[in-house]
Amino acid sequence: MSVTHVPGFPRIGAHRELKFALEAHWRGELDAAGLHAVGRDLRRAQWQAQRDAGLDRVTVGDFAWYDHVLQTLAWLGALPTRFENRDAGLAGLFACARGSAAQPAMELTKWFDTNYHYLVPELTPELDFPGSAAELLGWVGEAQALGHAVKPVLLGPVTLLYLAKVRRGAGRSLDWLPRLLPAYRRILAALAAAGVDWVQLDEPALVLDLDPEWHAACRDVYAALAGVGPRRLLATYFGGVAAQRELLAALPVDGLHLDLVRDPAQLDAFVADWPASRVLSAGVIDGRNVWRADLAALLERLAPLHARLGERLWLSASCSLLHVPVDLAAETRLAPALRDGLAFAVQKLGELRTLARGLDEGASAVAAELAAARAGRAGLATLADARSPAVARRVAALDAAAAERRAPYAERRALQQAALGLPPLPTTTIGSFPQTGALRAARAAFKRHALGHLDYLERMRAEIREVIARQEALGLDVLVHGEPERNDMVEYFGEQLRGVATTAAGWVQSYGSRCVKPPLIHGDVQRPEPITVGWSAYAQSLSARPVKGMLTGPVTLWKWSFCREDLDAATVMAQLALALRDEVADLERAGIRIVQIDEPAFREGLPLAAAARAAWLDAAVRAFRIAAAGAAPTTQIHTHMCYSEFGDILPAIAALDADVITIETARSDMELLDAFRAFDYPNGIGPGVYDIHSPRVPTVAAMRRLLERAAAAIPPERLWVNPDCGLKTRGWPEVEAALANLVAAARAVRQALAEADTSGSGQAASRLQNVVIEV
Ligand SMILES: Nc1nc2c(c(=O)[nH]1)N[C@@H](CNc1ccc(C(=O)N[C@@H](CCC(=O)N[C@@H](CCC(=O)N[C@@H](CCC(=O)O)C(=O)O)C(=O)O)C(=O)O)cc1)CN2
Ligand code: MET
Ligand SMILES: [Zn+2]
Repeated sequence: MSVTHVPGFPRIGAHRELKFALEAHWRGELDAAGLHAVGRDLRRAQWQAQRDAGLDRVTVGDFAWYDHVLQTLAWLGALPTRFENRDAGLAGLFACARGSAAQPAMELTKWFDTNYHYLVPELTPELDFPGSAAELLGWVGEAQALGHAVKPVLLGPVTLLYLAKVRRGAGRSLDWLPRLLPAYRRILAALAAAGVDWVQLDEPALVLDLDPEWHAACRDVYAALAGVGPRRLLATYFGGVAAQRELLAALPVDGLHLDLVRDPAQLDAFVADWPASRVLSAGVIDGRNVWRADLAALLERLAPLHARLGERLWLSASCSLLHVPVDLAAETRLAPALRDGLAFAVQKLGELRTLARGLDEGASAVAAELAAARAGRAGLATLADARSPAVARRVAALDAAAAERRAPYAERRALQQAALGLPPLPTTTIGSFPQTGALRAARAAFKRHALGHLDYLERMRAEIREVIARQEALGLDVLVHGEPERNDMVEYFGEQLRGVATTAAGWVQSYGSRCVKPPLIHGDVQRPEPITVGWSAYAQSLSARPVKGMLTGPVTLWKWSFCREDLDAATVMAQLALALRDEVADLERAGIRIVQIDEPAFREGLPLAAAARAAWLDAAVRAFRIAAAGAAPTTQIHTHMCYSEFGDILPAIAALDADVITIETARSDMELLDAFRAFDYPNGIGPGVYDIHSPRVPTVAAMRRLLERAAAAIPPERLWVNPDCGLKTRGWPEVEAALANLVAAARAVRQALAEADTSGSGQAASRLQNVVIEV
């Protein structure tokens, strides 16, 4: 009998129950007891789904109130010490996640190469780890009381420290290891005492190209955890660990989980001399994508392994199912041939069960399921738009010139300057303005046909009028239409492109209570008609100032969607790029002089495996350039990237050749700019001076200080002034106050700059520093 399990299951709920409960709790409308009750019901439902599907073990500990890294810290007693009420249960947890009156929130950043964000552990000198995971033990008890065979999961100590940042004082995060290990030992012992026989320890960091000190730490950690607690399944995912075979083989663990979707070939490195005492958990069902698995092919691959390992072969998803939507049952409006080709989390549980039965009872016992899986997959190719010869021809015809602007940056800059007549340090925003409840309600009413098309159009136009008027009153130089019509920057484009489908309820957690519905790229991508031109042209008709057209770039559309697997990423990105290139041309024809092509997922798209990076970067840069390069030299192309950790890919960012890039820098005190300066980044830059992740209104002085730092790193004639990112999650009062301050800060620095210039000597940039510091 093969044991079936999953590394983790979505916790947000099939109907986003956790989201709504959390937000009600934060608004003061649901008390802690009410929230606890919702959590309990969600855990029960997710265990029941695993049990109903026939899995042998249910996973416990993958539930989290906000984030699983934060949850682990709470269990260890290691929430950041700067939060006074960090021990105060849910209140302390949410203070860390969302900020308190006294403290800004913990840093949020991307979980490996996913669109999920975790909270970054903070290591300070006084931090210790007194916790004993009482909450986790409580959940284990809940599951046991329901009669489930449990397998708790904990984020492992190596990955926890690898993701952590040392915040005050010196040292490396590994210095905290001696304090951390006793806590893990305590928790493991308590789990064993509670009757738990297996625990999963997640160590996804092991798939990265780690320095030897981390491998040494891994040896120390697992040696220290040996002999305490339940049997240990070490889980790796998001890549292969064949390069770490020696290390892993020597670790005193009882089982290893491998991601055989990302790296099927790594299996060979492990099976040859797999110790007779150990379990091998084969992650064969894709936890990162939504297509039905080819179960017959998997069975064939697994059969010899099963023959060899018997019940030591466990069957699993490649990684936690956190990254896919919960249940296909809600998708009643998808084309049948598409729906039949899909498997969301619940369906993936069923796939595991089928595999296990196929191995235990023989393929003929599951012949119907295997045939249905094959037919479902084959049906995807029969969908309209699966293949468009016209698109294929157009992609094949792309030559080097298609990715090249008609003039080099220096020439473009002069032409754009003449055409746009912007002041130095122009002010702008990143695109979205607050997505109010009223806007969402209007969209919801439109979708259920309670609001007619023209009424919806007029509602959005009224919002655009309002947004333009407010920006003019604030004195911003380059305006935006505010994106009121977008449910999401990716889903909105997905709704309008052929070859791409969107779901009714395919929600995936992004961070905390926030979710996204990633589109499904199932066919060749085509743009049947202009997507944004109507909104942008309307906005431009209301103002003499330039209004930026606003597009989501090809790399981000690809990365934040679920993508077909029968075409390589480079081709899919090129198809998306061509659709956007046509949109840029239509925007130009409609009188739009600046077009922003957002690429916030550019850094995240970079493969975790170093060996795959260069080819991916080539394809990604090329796609962006194809989207942008049709623009006339007078048209100013902007791009925007948040998530500031891209110092290592600056050559690729420069190669995008955007006229202006806006980046997230406010929270890191402009640190990233040093990398841009060191690299001699050649084009325009707008380093964010307003941290939009916080409801706080930054002062004029604070933003001036950031601008002065920026002006010291970037020649002022290439410097822009803007927030870190879009404003859709903020409220109007704080946005107006913050933008008023932003404009005032820009004007003050401009003036200082002008004075420095007229005073004659020296280069503006270095003069600026001396002057502005005292004004
Ligand atoms: N795809 C994507 N990934 C991204 C980002 C992004 O913007 N898009 N940004 C970063 C993450 N930031 C994010 C910021 C905000 C939200 C967010 O606010 N999500 C909303 C959903 C957005 C959405 O689709 N809104 C729909 C409304 C969907 C909805 O809830 N409808 C209600 C009814 C409408 C109502 O009355 O509220 C329902 O179905 O019950 C709309 O505006 O049309 C949420 O969780 O609440 C998500 C990610 C990184 N990854
Ligand atoms: C996550 S990047 C967001 C860019 C988009 N234009 C916005 O302002 O919302
Ligand atoms: Zn952004």
